[in-house]
Amino acid sequence: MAEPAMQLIGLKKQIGSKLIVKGLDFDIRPGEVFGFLGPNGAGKTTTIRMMVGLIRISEGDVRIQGKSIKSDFKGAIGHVGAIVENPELYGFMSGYKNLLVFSRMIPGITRDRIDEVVKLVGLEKTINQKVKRYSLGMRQRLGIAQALLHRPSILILDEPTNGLDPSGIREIRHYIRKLAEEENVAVIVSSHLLSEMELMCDRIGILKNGELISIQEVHSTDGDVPEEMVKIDCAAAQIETAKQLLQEQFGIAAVDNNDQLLFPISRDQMPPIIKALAVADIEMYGVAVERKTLEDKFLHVIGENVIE
Ligand SMILES: Nc1ncnc2c1ncn2[C@@H]1O[C@H](COP(=O)(O)OP(=O)(O)OP(=O)(O)O)[C@@H](O)[C@H]1O
Repeated sequence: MAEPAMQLIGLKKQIGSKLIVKGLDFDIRPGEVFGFLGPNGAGKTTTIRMMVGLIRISEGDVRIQGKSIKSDFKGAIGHVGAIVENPELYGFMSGYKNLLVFSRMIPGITRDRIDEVVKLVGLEKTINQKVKRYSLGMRQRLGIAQALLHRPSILILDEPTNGLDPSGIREIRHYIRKLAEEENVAVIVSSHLLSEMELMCDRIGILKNGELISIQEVHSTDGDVPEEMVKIDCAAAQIETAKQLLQEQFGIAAVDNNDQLLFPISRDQMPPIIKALAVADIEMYGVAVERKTLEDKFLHVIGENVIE
């Protein structure tokens, strides 16, 4: 197996008396798009800031291509390109001039490399326009081009689609996938939008209260038995009673998602459950057994709706 692009080892962040990131241990693989998903305040940005050395690590380490960000900062950070806050861009200059100015700060960047990154983010046609005339999506892509100039093997983008319209989101997604697939760049993105992560990522790490509670492969090809999910529409007033019945009689921990009970059970286990709910006078408006979506899986892992 190839060396991980990045390793988080017992990574913790304490601010004052508050432990904000509570010990993260996982690897990022080369060439994958890894999504950090979690509700507001889960610790995504704090973790990302530690990954790029913007804030001090309280305990643990981040290794980038095997190099510790703590003991070999220069060696480690040289492999990383990142946009953590808004990309630094000059509106009065063209996109090209912005890249040129930025490239002068990095030894060994040629004009050929600038042309390459422009192509990588699909800005060939607009690179000579002034940045103040760029859409937000174009600015974001120019920021990515800038972050790629020194050929990093890891690109870190905090909420890359924040504020973009649907077509801007689609474009960023396209270029992020392209970078991972064609350039073997590991891309780490954060978001609180599951639907978007599902389309963009290979794996998603769910963060809640500073802890990694699960890592999910988005398009897992293993397991030929489809995982099924039962959805029962119930009268709102009876949801709690129904949940209790499922727990007591069948040992099922159902999740309440807007008056819909969700639980992972296969079709053939359903008849006694429906019968028990009917006998208990639970009013059911619909019962469906569906293949689990990623959203269903997350609802179960995280125990609350992560979508806003
Ligand atoms: N400098 C700080 N001082 C005190 N608390 C902080 C500081 N920075 C972050 N926090 C707290 O740490 C927690 C995690 O914040 P963080 O910004 O990492 O979350 P997030 O998952 O990125 O959320 P969001 O989606 O809102 O950006 C929050 O409760 C936040 O209030």
